[in-house]
Amino acid sequence: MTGSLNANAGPRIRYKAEEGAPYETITVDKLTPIIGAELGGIDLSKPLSNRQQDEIHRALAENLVIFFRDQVLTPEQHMSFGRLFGELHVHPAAPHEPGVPEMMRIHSDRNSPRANGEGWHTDVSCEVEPPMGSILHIKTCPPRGGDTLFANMYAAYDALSDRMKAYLDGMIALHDGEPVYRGLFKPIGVADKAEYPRAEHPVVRTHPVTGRKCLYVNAGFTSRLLGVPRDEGDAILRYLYQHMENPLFQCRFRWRENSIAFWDNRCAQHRAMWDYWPHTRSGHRVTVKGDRPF
Ligand SMILES: O=C(O)CCC(=O)C(=O)O
Ligand SMILES: [Fe+2]
Repeated sequence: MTGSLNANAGPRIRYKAEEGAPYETITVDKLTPIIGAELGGIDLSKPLSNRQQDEIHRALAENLVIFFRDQVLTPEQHMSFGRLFGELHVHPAAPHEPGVPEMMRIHSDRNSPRANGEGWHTDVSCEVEPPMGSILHIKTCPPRGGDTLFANMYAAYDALSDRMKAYLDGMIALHDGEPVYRGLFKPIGVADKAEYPRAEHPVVRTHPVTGRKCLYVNAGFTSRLLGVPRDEGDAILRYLYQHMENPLFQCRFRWRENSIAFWDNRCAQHRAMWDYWPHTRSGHRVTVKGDRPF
């Protein structure tokens, strides 16, 4: 190895991939100082060296969401990439490719009543063990629009007052899939299930890899705070949602065809822009299982 990845070292890092292998160049271009980085020099359709895998893990931990351009992947290659990070998750409600439940479909066109993920959320936080991350591959892009916003929940937590941090310490929130998913995919022919997941999670969680604390409530799934009066909990949640929407915590990604975004669902929220009607935007998401938040 001739260099290592350093947050402040600038975008170009060169290292020897593995003993006996030729030198490879991976580039890491940060979108903002605190969230988002585009990785270059990696072809995800090929088997990745151990070194490349390490750099991807490190870049994800450091930047919360990483992006790849010009990736042409088969469903099998997309899923193999996901499996490098853990077992694959099957979405409890969303449509998937026929016979391949791990390949979730993301699609909006002129006939769509809505797009996926239009409000701020973390994916499926209503599950007891929400996904660690999601890998979205967009294959068809509108000429303009359809960006995705990502927000850093470590930064949102760090920016709270010490009094608010003390108040939230040990607080538990209910996350409920029922009001989100019931009827949501009916217009595109997906039948409702008898019930949807629901779980209780700490309002502030500790990231299992970085050990850092982050804010873990989201407007999509968090329905209330437990152990405090309803009106008080609702007011606190409203404050936290407003607080986390500060653009200082965010990056905004502009897609091109065959771009990939891989976000860490434990410490980042995201929101998709539905601003491109009547154009089409579509792709697939592979999601990696996660652990119970603590
Ligand atoms: O389409 C997007 O950019 C994101 C949609 C979404 O929320 C997701 O795939 O989890
Ligand atoms: Fe999402």
